[in-house]
Amino acid sequence: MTLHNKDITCSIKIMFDGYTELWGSCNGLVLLVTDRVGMSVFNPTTLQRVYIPDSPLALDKNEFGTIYGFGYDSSSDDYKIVILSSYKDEMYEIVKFVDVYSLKRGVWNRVISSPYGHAYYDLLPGAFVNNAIHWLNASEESGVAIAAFDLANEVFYDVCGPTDARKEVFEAFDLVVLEGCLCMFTRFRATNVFWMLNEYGSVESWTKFKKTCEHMDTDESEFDTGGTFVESLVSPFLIASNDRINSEDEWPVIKHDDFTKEYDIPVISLSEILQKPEDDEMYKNVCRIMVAAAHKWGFFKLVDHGVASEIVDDIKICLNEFFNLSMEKKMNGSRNGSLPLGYSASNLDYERNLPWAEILQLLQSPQQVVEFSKRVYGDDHHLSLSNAIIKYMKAQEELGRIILKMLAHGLGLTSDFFTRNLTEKEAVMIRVNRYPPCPLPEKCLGLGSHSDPHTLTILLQDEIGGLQVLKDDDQWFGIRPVPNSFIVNIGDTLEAWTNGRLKSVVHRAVLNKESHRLSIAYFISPASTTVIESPPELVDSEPNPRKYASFTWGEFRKELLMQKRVVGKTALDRYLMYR
Ligand SMILES: O=C(O)CCC(=O)C(=O)O
Ligand SMILES: [Fe+2]
Repeated sequence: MTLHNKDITCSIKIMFDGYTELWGSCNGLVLLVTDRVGMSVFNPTTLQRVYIPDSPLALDKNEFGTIYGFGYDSSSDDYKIVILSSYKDEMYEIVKFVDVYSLKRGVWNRVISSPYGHAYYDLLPGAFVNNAIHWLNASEESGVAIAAFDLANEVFYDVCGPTDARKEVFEAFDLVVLEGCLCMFTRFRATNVFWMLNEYGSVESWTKFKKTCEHMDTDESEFDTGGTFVESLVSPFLIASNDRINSEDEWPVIKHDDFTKEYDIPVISLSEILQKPEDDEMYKNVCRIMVAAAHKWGFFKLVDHGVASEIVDDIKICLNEFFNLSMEKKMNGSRNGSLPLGYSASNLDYERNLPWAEILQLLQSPQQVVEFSKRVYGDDHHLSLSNAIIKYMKAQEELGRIILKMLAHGLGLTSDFFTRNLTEKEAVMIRVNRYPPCPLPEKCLGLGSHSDPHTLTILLQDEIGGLQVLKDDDQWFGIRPVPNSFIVNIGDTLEAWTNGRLKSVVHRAVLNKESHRLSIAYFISPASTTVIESPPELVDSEPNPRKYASFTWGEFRKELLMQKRVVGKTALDRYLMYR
């Protein structure tokens, strides 16, 4: 079967119903999932297609970490679809379950859940060989590289990986089938690295080989979505190369360093008011200006903010040092049982999945910061990074309180209206985004269009530029970097809390070809039990009726954690009372 044949290519294209993804292949059949008609098994040779009813049990692939697998069970002469659903609960623990569809019987069944830490960052379809579907196991503790699901007995079992590759398996590899053998594959620049299990069941038969591919170097042809999709029908791992391109309506028209002359967000200086009492006229005036900026733009730049430049310089230096470490060292700081957040990246070469960024997330917990830093640098050398982060978070916490008090004051509320709820340190977190240079910045995004769900964000961006904000829901504009400033933006929770007086505005991070860009977002949230309900001062029956039903920050966060990617400001819309 050649899928490069023009006629077949055409027919296949005609058969696609909207955005189509390939989620498994076996015996020349492919499992397709399209946004319009859902799941189907497709025979590219005969162009026949069988539609599969949605599982009543599995979680939606667009919102959750859901992995698919497709295979043939020779013992019952039946094709089966396996869906691994998962979500993170409030404690960031992964909850998962497994559902199996029998094409012969036309039914979905839930089976015993998987004991493995599946590589959810990857979300590649399982690899079918030897009557079983295989996925990479991402939990380092077990030492088992591959989780296999036996289609006959519908149970999981271990497949040991190559002993000498064990350290690299996590995150760096994809699992594919090559010449009928299970194969771990990764690409480092133009070199493809393969580990092939020549004899199923024999650990010794893992064999490593490399292949350098001219055409796979990072040139633009690799990003051409037209052809690669059809190619991906025969080589499942190629489909991932399309994932890093955002859909066309998201492509950034404005470059990272394009800043309009006409407008930018307001700049607010705290120089005159940091030591002033609340009844001082100057203080009151700046509070009003801040509320007006947060109302109109949802964003402002803060200068003369009182945070020592050494603290800011120090964290930038330490974080850049961290991101410049080898991937192996950085991965020592990735999520595990005692570190619920930590470092994550798409893969070794940053080439596979969106977002086009390396991300470090840490809660405002000195113990966790130290744990992370020790795992990366060891017990004796962790102090410069951990101290820099702890000091920065402390300074941001103080600044956050100042801003939230000013906003409360400017809104006519008691000045501790928001800050009295900041009692849970671990509700607050830092997210460091390091965007590598991207060969195709006009089609990819560092961070897609989103609003911040928290109460308030204090963002530090370096001098490169790339933060863009959506004005009046339809016009993007770039935020010009200003030395020694922070960008402050209102989160969804604060918009609801203030009955829409302060706006949470959609923004995104665009990429560039030349430079790495660093941004550090400090997200402030109240205790999880805090009820987000606008106070009577901000609600009138006319003209400002209550806009949002009340919710707790804990509830809102839980919903967010269950969604894979929230585009725009959809999360808050759920609580809108009048649409
Ligand atoms: O990198 C940026 O400028 C934006 C970061 C951001 O919006 C976020 O982390 O939520
Ligand atoms: Fe953001």
